[in-house]
Amino acid sequence: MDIHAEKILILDFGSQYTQLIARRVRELGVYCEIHRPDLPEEQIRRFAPRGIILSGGPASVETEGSPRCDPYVFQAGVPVLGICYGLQLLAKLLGGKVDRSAHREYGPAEVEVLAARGPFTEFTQGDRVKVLMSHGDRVEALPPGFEAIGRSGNSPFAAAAHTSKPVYGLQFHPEVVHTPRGKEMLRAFLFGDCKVSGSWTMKGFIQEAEEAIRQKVGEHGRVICGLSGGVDSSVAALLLHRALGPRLQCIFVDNGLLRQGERAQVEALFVDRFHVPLKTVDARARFLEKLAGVTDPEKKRKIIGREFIAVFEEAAREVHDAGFLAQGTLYPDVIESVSYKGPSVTIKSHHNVGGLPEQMKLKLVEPLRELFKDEVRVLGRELGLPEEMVGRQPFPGPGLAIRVLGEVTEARLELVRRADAIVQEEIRQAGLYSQVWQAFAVLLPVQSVGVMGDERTYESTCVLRAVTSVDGMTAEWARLPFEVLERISTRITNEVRGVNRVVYDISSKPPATIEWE
Ligand SMILES: Nc1ncnc2c1ncn2[C@@H]1O[C@H](COP(=O)(O)OP(=O)(O)OP(=O)(O)O)[C@@H](O)[C@H]1O
Ligand SMILES: O=c1[nH]c(=O)c2[nH+]cn([C@@H]3O[C@H](COP(=O)(O)O)[C@@H](O)[C@H]3O)c2[nH]1
Ligand SMILES: NC(=O)CC[C@H](N)C(=O)O
Ligand SMILES: [Mg+2]
Repeated sequence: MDIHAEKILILDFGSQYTQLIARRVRELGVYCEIHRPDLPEEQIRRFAPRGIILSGGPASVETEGSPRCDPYVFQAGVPVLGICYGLQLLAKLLGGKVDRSAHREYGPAEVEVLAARGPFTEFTQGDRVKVLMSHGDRVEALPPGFEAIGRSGNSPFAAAAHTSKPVYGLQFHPEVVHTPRGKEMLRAFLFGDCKVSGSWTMKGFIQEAEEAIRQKVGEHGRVICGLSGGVDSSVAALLLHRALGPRLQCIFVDNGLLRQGERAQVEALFVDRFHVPLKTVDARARFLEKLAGVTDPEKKRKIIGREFIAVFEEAAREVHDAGFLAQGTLYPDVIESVSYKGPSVTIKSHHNVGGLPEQMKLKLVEPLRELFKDEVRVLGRELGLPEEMVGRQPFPGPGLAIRVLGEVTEARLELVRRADAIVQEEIRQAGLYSQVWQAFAVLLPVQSVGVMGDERTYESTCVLRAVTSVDGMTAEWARLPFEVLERISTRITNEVRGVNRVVYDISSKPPATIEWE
């Protein structure tokens, strides 16, 4: 069966929550994609959606130039659900009235169900439902043929439905957890109106993806894949290996910026256990040489990015006839390029091995480009990737170089590597590993005075950084138990010669970032 047969189209008007809509839909077992708000009729036809969801957005439908959808959305004959801006747009385009009112609502609200149909099918008339509101504009009059099916103190049309067609609008956000029964509303829309079966699963995905990889690569094509031991590239490698066997060549770059035992772990798992063809390139010396004397964070990142590319190019040349490069690109990366987003500034140059394809004239294979991180984890489990790999905390491409502030030398890398190993061990020991987003050590270019065994010391300072986060975009410093902090501090000062002081970073993001560089 073609599991892509039942697709939901999400048009993104720029809401912070658009990705959440997609995740909720996927969680319900339905495949969906996010596209730009003004996707033209022809492309909508080609997509052949079973239903269309219009997201929220920061603009006001009353403002000149605010985003619109193709009118075909309402003529396609498929169910439509407008959320917030989506509802306002629907009202405006179909002949209702929207006002930039004094009725702003931001935060929790209660909606009374007036009619238990459409998204409220699983509710009862008179139910009072907790929802999250976040709007400044308000629908003042519904278009002809529509009626209110829910109201709140502030919005007489908090939920609206056409009287005979499956077209709905919600002023609140069903996709966020602050609308606890929001999933039931989306479920009713998807299964009741769009009549999907909910058969999008990772088992089905594996078969389809294997087939797609083989088609793309052809009968004899060969693929190289940068394997970092992180979740994304590990899962991509296993999937490619299933599809291609020995026609896949993985390349693991030991850049000298890895954590303790990382190289051995990756080799043991992929070579010994999964029998994946893997070539480890020992590039430690050349990375360190290029980094010598460099202290500026952005310079470090750029140097490392360039060196990765150089190493890769050389390795690729050695792989006879490799015509394809595999990357662990995920759906959030893809969305970045299709969404309706304003300009943003560069805080740090995040790098992976992007930029490679053009320069190497390799064609790209990106088997995970439709998946979210949590789906990649499910897929990893399905492919037999052990739990300790599936649940791994993210580790940045530039590695320990951006956790050694100041100059990166072999000696200083070794200090942070040993401190980091202690952090990893103690965080796991305390059962906290999966509760924190990341926990790691940072070495400062700061020395301070201490006393050890009655002797004066003048040694380095180590920072313990631990944060909780949902997606890495914002983060809070983790409230680690004092006993854990104490054990980590004692062990680092005792076991890592050269460190006499450990401090705990209590900054959130923003205003700080997770990494120190
Ligand atoms: N040491 C390395 N050797 C080879 N390729 C690497 C290395 N480090 C990074 N890469 C490549 O860069 C890509 C991006 O790295 P990134 O850290 O974003 O993803 P990941 O390591 O696969 O997963 P995670 O985000 O869970 O760490 C990887 O998918 C991999 O292809
Ligand atoms: O693959 C990566 N390449 C990079 O260059 C990079 N820089 C930061 N990170 C990770 O991204 C998340 C957010 O980090 P910051 O708050 O420090 O920007 C955190 O999870 C960081 O570990 C990187 N990941
Ligand atoms: N969250 C939204 O979609 C908000 C829609 C619109 N910008 C408003 O303020 O009413
Ligand atoms: Mg990584």
